Amino acid sequence: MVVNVLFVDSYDSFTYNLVNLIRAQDKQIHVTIIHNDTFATFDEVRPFLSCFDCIVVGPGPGNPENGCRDVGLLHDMFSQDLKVPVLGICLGFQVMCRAMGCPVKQLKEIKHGQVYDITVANLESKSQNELFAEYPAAFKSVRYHSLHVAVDSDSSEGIIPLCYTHDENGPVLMGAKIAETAWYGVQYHPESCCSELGGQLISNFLRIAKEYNDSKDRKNSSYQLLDNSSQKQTAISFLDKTIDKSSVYEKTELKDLPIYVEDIPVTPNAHLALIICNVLNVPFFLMSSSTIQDNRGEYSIIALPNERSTVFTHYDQKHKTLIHKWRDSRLSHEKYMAAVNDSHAPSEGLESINEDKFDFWKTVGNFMKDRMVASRPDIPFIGGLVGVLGYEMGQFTVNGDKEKLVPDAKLVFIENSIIVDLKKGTVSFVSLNNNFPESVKGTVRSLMQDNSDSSSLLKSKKLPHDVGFDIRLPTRDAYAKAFKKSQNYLHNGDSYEVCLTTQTEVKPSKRVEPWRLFQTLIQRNPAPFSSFFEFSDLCPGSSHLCLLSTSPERFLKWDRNGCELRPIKGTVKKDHSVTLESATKILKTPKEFGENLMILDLIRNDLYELLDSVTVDELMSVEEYETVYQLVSVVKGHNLRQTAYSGIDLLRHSLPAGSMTGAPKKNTVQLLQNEIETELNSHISSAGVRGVYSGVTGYWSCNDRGDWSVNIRCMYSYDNANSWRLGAGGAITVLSTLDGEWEEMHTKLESALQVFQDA
Ligand SMILES: C=C(O[C@@H]1C=C(C(=O)O)C=C[C@H]1O)C(=O)O
Ligand SMILES: NC(=O)CC[C@H](N)C(=O)O
Repeated sequence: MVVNVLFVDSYDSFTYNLVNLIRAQDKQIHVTIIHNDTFATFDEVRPFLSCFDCIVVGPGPGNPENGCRDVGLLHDMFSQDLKVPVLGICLGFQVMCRAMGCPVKQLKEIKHGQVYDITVANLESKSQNELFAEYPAAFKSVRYHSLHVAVDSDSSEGIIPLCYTHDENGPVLMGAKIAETAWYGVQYHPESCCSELGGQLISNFLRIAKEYNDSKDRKNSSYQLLDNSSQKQTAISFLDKTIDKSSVYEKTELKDLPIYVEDIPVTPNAHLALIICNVLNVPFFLMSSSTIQDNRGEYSIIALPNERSTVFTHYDQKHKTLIHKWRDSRLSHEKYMAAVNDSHAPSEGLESINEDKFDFWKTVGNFMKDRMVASRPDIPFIGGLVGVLGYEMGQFTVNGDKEKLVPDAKLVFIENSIIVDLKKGTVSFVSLNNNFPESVKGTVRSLMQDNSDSSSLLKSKKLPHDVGFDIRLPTRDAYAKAFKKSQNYLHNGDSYEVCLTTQTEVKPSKRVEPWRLFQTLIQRNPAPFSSFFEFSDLCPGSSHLCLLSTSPERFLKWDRNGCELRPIKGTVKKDHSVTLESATKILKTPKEFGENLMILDLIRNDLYELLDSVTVDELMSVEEYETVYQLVSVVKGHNLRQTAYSGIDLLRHSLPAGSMTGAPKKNTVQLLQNEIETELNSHISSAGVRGVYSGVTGYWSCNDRGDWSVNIRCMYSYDNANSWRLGAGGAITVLSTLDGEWEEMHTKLESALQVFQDA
C-alpha cells in the first residue's frame, strides 16, 4: 500500500534533500509537494488531508512570529482538530511550537551550517520518545537556524522536549512532541549531508504515523484516511501538478550519425589554444583551460561560427527572443534594434518571439531536439550551442533595468570546432556536417609543424602604455551598509548565507581589442575555465555582448548518464606568507566549513529536485589558484537516463548558481536584488542587475554533453568594448567580519582588475 506524504515547502533550499530522504525509506512512498503559498489559507488544504498518511513541514526563511507574511498557510495549520501526523523540520518545528503558545526568539549565537552533538532526552518511558527509537544517547547533526523555540515552564505546556544541544546559548531545544497529538518536530536538519541518522528519524516518524492512522483518533476524525480510490488519485495528482516539473524537451531514441574528427598529435602546452586562435583568420569563441589540473580544464574548445550558425539572443526586459544567422548580410544594427524594441518590426532573416525566459529554454530545446545524436560520446564537444547566460536568466531574478537594454542570454549553434586535449596531447578538427574549413586546417597544421617558439605569438602581459583607465569602484561605506543589512537578514532568520556582490566599471581612454585584453588577462590569472566570447554576430568588430573570463569554478558538467558540480566557497588570499598548509588551516574553520556546507546542501537540493541519486564525492578540498586558495566540494548526480530530464534541465533548474546567491536561494536572491545590491552598486548605471557576472558560460553539445563555468573573475562589455564591467563578491554569514569580507571581495576583484591597474 502506497504511503502518501504531503510536504509543505517554505521555499527552502534543502527541501528536496528531505523529500529524497523520505522517499529513500520505502519504494512505496509518494511525496506530494506544495508551497506555503500554493493556497491562501490552510483551510483550502484541509479537504485534501484525508488523502495523506502524514504531513512534513519543511524548513525555510522567515520567523513564525511574523505570521502569514513569513510562513503563509502554515500560520493557521496547527489547530487542535488536525488529527493527522505531522513532522516539522526547523521552521516547520518553530511554527508548530509557536502555535502551542511557545515564543520563537533569536539565538544569541546563531548557527548556520554547523555540526552539533544532539543529546536525546531521557524520558520516563521509552514510548514517550518513539521518534528517537534505536538512537544512541547522542548523535551529530547540522544546524541552520537564527531562531529557536524558547521553552520555559510558563509557555511550554504541552511541548514534550525530546532532544537538546548545548552551546554558548546554553541548552537549545532540538526536538519535541506535542502532547495528545501525533505532531513531532526537530530544530536540526536531518537531511544535511553532514548529519547522522537522518533516515532513521524519518522511518521512526513514518512508523509512528502508521500506528496513529490505525488508531481511533484518526479514524473517528474528519480526516479519516481514504482507501486508494480514483477520487484520491485525482486529488493527489491535482496537487502534484501545482509545481511545474516539465522538461525542456522530450527525449527520444537517438541516431548514430557520422561525425568528422581528425586528430593531430601535439606537445601539450597550456597556451596552445591561445596560440592557435592568434593565427586563425576566421571568427572564433574560446573556452579554454590555461591550467592543466585533474578533473577540470583538460580541454580547450575553439568554436568556429559561420554563416550557417543560428544565433539565439534573449532579452528578459522585453520578454523577447531574437533568432538569426551569424552575420546575415540582410541584417543591420538598426534593423536588429528595431525588432528588439518593437514587436511589429519584422525584418528579413530575423525571427522575433515574444516569450519569457522560461520559454526561451523550450525554444532552444526544440531547436536542439532534432540535432541530438548518439555519436561519439567520448568527445566533450562535437558541435552544438555555445554561449553565455546572465544571472538574470536564473529563477527568482528579474532584469528590471530601465536605463539600458542588455542581452541576458546569447547562444550560437556551432558546426565546426577545434578541440585541444591537454591530457592526451592532441588537437582535433571536429565537424558535425563534414564541412570543416580546409584553410583553417592548413593554418593550424603549419603552426604545429613550425618548430620555432610559438609563444612569441602571445600578446604581452601588459596593456599598451598609451591607454588610460577610468575605474569606478564600490565605496567602502556603501559596502559596510550592505554588509550590515545582510547581517540583519541573517540574524532575523530570513537567510542563512548571502552572496554579496559589487560591480566595478572601467572606461578605457581608447578602445582595446577584446582579444588583446583577454590574452593579458589569461596570462596574469590562469584558470581552468577561461572563456573568450565576443558576440560580433551582426557584423565584424562590433558586439552587444563580450565576455572575457578566467573562472576557477565549474558550475555544471553533464553527459547522458549524470552530472558533476564543483561549488567553491571559502577563499584565502595568496601571498608569500600563506602556504597551502596554512591556507588549509584557515579554510577548515567553522566559518568556511559552514559557508561551503550550506552551498553543498543547496546544490544537492537542486539536483534532487530532478534526480533520485546524488552523491558528495569530495567534501571540502583545498585547491590552489594564481591569486587565491579555495575550498571546493564535488557533487555528482546519477541515473539521468532513467528520468524524463536531460542535462539542460539540470542547468535550467539550478540557475542562478547557488554559490553566487547564498541560501535559501529564492529569498536571498530577492533580498539581494530588491533590498541590498541596488543601493550598494549605485555608483554605476544599471545597479541591481548583475548581468553576465554570476551567470554561466559553456556549451551544450549535440552528443548531450555540457560543461558550464560560473562567470566570476571576469570582465564583460555591452557596448563593443568601450566600457567594461567587473563583478566581485563573497558569501556573508553570521561569522563574517566586515574587514574580512571587504578584503576578500577586493582579492577576487583584483584577479581581473589587475589588468587595468598595472597596465
Ligand atoms: C562571488 C565570487 O566568488 C564566489 C564566492 C566564493 C566565496 O564566497 O568564497 C568563492 C567562489 C565563488 O563561488 C567572485 O569571485 O566574485
Ligand atoms: N532552516 C530553517 O528552517 C530556519 C528557520 C528560521 N528561519 C530560522 O532561521 O531559525
